[in-house]
Amino acid sequence: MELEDVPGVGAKTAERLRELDEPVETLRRGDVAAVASLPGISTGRAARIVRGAIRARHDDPGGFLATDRAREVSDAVLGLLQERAVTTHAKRRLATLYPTASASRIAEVSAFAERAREREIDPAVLDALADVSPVERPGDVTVRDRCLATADAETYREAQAAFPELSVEVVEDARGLADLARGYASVVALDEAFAGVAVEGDVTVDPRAVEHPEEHVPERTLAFFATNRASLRAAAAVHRRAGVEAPIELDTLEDALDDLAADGSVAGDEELGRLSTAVDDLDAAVSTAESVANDALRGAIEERDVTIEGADLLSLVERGAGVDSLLSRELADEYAAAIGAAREHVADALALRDDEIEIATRIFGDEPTYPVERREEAVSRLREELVAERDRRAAKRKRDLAGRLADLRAGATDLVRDALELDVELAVARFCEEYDCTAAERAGTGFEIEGGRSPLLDVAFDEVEPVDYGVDGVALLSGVNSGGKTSTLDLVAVVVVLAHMGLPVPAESARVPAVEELHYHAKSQGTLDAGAFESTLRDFAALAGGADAKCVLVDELESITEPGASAKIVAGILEALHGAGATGVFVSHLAGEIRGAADYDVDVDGIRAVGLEGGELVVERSPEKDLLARSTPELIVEKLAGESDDPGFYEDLLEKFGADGT
Ligand SMILES: Nc1ncnc2c1ncn2[C@@H]1O[C@H](COP(=O)(O)OP(=O)(O)OP(=O)(O)O)[C@@H](O)[C@H]1O
Repeated sequence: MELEDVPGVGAKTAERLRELDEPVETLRRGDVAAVASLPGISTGRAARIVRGAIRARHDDPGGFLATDRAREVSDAVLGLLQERAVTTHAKRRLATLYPTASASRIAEVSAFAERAREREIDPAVLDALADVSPVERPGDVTVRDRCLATADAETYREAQAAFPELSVEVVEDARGLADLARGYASVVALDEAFAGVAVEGDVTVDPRAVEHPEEHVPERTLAFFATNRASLRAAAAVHRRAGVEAPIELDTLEDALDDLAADGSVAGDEELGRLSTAVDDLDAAVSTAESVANDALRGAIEERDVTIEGADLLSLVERGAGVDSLLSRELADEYAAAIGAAREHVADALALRDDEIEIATRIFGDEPTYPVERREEAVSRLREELVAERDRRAAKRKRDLAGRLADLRAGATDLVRDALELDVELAVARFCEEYDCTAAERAGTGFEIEGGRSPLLDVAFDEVEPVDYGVDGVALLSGVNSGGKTSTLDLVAVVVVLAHMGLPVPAESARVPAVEELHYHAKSQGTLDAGAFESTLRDFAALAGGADAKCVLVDELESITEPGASAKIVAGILEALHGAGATGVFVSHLAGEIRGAADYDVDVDGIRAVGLEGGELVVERSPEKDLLARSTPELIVEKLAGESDDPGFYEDLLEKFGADGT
């Protein structure tokens, strides 16, 4: 399939889609989230594009939902499915389910739904899913202490493309390489010609570096895992909890993730932690050590009476010598103790190793001075040593960890994808369980629903009374006000929509016709003006004339114009649909008149009121075949006739109801 073959995808959108790693595969998978991640493509548009791709794959012309109300019902059903998904990704994926006439698409979704229904619904899995989100690309990584070097222009271009994280330098010869090695902690030479060239510094030669860039940029692998750490952990938890097979060894992944900090550095390495802290705390530790020594020395001097011989005093004054010599003579021991304490402080505070202590010792000299001062060059030397050791260790640990993680990358992506897919399946499983669904049969004309319960009703689902209803061809449905006629149409629409999505339906059993279009006309809000009336008539003319198999549900069409005219118009529409072999239900309060005006024997079904209880109608929700149900006014007149001491007036009225059959 070419991207441009997808309905709604023009050259510009196709170009956008090509920014995805595998655009065609992404569309095939129905990955709305991936499509929506592209700049300028909204979630709604992404869902339409993916649906378009599905349609292209199934050669499906679309257009199943032929009216606003049909679309509303479909959206409402989808909303109920989406409510049961935990992740945004799954909600978006569910938006690719749509009713269709394509048998192959319906079969595809049915197979998926069957698998989904086998999933066990475990709240702990749903909890774990909350932290799973699609794998993201890490932000741009820049590595400054490493560079690549080549003398060749072509290699230079290749390396720039393969290593966006590193700078690539052009060098003429070994001298150029040596210059680079002074400026960077490590240099990778890309030309065979540099093999064997002796250059000081961390220089390696790897002419095949572009073939395995991750080895030279472990940061790339680490950034991927650091960015997706939370989601990967959650996806692993989902797999564990759900007991589903994972595409990678979960322990291995989790152990490796334990060693990775959120910023992509290596975590949990004590030695690296020690070195990093030592570098950070070096200045502070040396300052404190100075204070330690000076405080000790000041104390010692203050406590001491110094006797000085005249000759010495003269020598001091004449030579302008400092008191240092006096210090060394009089307080040599105290000085040694103070310096010892300072050195010990540095070693302890920074947790230095023996070889580092050796360098640290030189920070404070043995020659007595007061006040005691650090030797800056010794401090710098120690800092360089610690920084070099820290960087060496970090680089090695990074390489090791990246090596462990690199092999897990493809599996990790699949792990997250599988967890998200499980969310889609669990949403379908929950929908089916919570609405007691069964697979519907699509065959014949007319429909047969047993124990159907509409999830769109305004009452709690467990209070919905199951409805049995079936029609052959096109029937009229009569019934008292608020008897449940509209709700019955909704139920039929829900069942037809779900069955054509390929999903189970909320009924004990159901057969619906395989149709190409669902036309559901909601009750109009009152008499239409001439223009609107004309266009409604045109719609029905087109509907009655088309050759496609249809399901037509119409709620009280009579209210569009005067009752007398309405009955004739509806009768005419019924005749045309009957002739076209359509399946349909027309709810009407004028069922008697319509039947009278039609030129064939129209089936009239009725929702029967079994009585009035405390002013409330008690109805039998399942329509009865071949019943012209009595209207609410008739029921009230009948009730009054029964209750009145002088029922004459009411009985006359009742006779009139009987006379015109309504
Ligand atoms: N199967 C059912 N189970 C429980 N309650 C129902 C059922 N069907 C309908 N109802 C309740 O009855 C109310 C009225 O239903 P509905 O609007 O379908 O009646 P109607 O016959 O179309 O009314 P009208 O003639 O006024 O258009 C619903 O809002 C709902 O509360």
